[in-house]
Amino acid sequence: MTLFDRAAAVIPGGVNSPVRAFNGVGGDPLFLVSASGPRVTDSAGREYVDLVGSWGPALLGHAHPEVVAAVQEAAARGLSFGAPTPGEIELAELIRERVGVAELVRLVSTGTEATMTALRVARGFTGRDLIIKFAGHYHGHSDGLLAEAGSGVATLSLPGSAGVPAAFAAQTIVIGYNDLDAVRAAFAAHPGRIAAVITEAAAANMGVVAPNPGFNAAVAEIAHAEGALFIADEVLTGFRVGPAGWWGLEGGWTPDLLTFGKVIGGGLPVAALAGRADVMRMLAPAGPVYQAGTLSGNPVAVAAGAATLRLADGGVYARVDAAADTIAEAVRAALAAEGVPVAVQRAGNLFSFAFGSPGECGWSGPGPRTYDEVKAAQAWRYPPFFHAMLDAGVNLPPSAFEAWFVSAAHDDAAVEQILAALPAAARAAAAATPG
Ligand SMILES: Cc1ncc(COP(=O)(O)O)c(C=O)c1O
Ligand SMILES: N[C@H](C=O)CCC(=O)O
Repeated sequence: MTLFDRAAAVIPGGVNSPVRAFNGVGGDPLFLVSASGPRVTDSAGREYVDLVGSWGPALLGHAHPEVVAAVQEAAARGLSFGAPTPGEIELAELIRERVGVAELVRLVSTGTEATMTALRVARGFTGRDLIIKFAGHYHGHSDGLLAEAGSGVATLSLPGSAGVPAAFAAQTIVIGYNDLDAVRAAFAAHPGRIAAVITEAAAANMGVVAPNPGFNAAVAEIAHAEGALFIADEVLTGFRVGPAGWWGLEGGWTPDLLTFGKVIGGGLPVAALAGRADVMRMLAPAGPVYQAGTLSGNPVAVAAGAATLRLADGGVYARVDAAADTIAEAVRAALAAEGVPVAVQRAGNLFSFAFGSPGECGWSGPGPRTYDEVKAAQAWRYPPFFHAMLDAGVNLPPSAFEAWFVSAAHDDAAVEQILAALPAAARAAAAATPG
């Protein structure tokens, strides 16, 4: 009996989060037993260069010794107190130091909780019910945010999720990404009823699709003019694409609320809701919007997050950016050498690949700019590409809808191994046929 058979007998679908299954590429998922630096090791003892990075948290690479030491020290002092701790203040201060608009910070355990709470706060603050989200964006799995969501929902080709009451879904207006006219039209159609617009600061759950220049600023301006809040979901981009996330990298817009996760937990479960002090003071016990968590601000988890942020200096971002540039360009060149049309989708050091060309796929830019355009890509070329890379010891995200995550630990040896695997993978992509 394989580990996957054993898992499937006791865990629905054999995984504890759908994106881990290989539904988008075929085959059985790897079962990992350890990870260090840029590499992971599976249950058969085989080592892979890793470009999943725990889906984002592993900015420094896996099991950075100083992060592990911080976790061990914190664990030795106690695993959980259910009371305020100095460590959670430190993490909140580190977040605010880097992202000035994060005037107040509430720590939670998952990105899902952060975005779910952001919507509740926005509704409490504005006294309105409706929310705008963009098709293809993923904000976790709370009821109101699963419609036309990216990530695993996109990989499984689901329009949303069963189990969401129609009345809840009706509170979410889903519109096309990078479409300002659609934002204006939604506000015009529902005057005085929209509490907030939530957007991935740069979309990275339908593959990577950066916002058009000025898009975030214009959405924030429209929302504010209409008395609504602008919520920037930086769970994935925050502290990854730069020291102050996409907000710091792009500049020119002011969110009322931001959500963070992934990197701020350094591999342990920490996420956060942050933003304007007057809006954040809606949260209980300061205000009337209830939110709570037995393990919120867990002392071991915040120690991992604070250690990670302290270590994430300019040198770290320079290394991640350089490795991302090298790998993205090498993939493009390898595919071009085999005559495979591809668009390299970038948002800072995040990247993914959309197979096809504007002519073949009807893209409005050099690559897809909306979820509909993403879905028009030649995604059928990804599974053989993925498996050829895996065979050569490179662990890619098992879905064309996910970003590739590089770390500061991706040294020359790791990058060389990726580059060496590319020619065969490009040949496999070239030989692929639809269906
Ligand atoms: C942009 C974004 N928001 C929210 C989430 C939800 O975070 P979590 O998986 O920690 O619930 C994710 C990833 O899962 C994400 O990428
Ligand atoms: N794309 C997701 C988040 O960014 C991947 C994490 C998950 O849902 O397991």
